[in-house]
Amino acid sequence: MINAQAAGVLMDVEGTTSSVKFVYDVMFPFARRELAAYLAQAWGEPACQAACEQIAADAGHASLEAWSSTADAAPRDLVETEATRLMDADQKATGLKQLQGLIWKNGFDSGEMVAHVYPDVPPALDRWRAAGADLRIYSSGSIQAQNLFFGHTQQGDLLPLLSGHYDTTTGPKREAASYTSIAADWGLAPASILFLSDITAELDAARDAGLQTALLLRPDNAPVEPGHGHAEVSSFGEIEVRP
Ligand SMILES: CSCCC(=O)C(=O)COP(=O)(O)O
Ligand SMILES: [Mg+2]
Repeated sequence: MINAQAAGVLMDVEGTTSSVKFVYDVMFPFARRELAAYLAQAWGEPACQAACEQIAADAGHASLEAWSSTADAAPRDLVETEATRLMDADQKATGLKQLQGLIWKNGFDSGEMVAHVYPDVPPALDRWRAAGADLRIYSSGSIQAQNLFFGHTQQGDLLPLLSGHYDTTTGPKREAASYTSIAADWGLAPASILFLSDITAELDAARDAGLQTALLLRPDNAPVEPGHGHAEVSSFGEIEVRP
């Protein structure tokens, strides 16, 4: 049991609020299946273009057009090939995550995808909010994807319980500076934020920035090396928060 004195709770998604299996067995295959059709249908739309430019930037190119001239290949083909390569390598790159978020919109809007959230999560969020804590998400999934995800869960729309979202546009999840930036944006002292994640490297970075931390041991999570020094829980039901 953890009794945390925290004004804010910052939560990872995959492996923390939600099952790794849902992300890997449902969301990622959906994005892979719909990639080519989405690019064909949405090419030229500002959100699609912005994600594609970010994919070009992540790959070290000044722009998609510059990449296309150097590679002597059509921009859409380059994006499709690079996004597929990043998905194969399970890279949580910002541009790929933005593109996946756009592709997932149809899946959540149509009801084909309904996000998994562990049953202990909604009551804990209610409890922590009732105690006066502010609750936010920090995921590699884009902010747009987070809004789709928590707006369409098996337990209904959980967005009213959340007051903010951060993604890798704030910085990588394994760098302390990202948590410093989040605390500054939030207007809270780092020590008054409790960060929950399934990845010890993320928790290490948050601890280096001065946040409180706890490791989630969910059934589908990868095994964790001992000696990390973070508090461990298997459910949000084991966490009490008071500001
Ligand atoms: C939040 S929706 C999609 C999840 C996702 O794409 C992902 O990479 C999850 O990463 P996390 O940082 O939440 O472990
Ligand atoms: Mg995670």
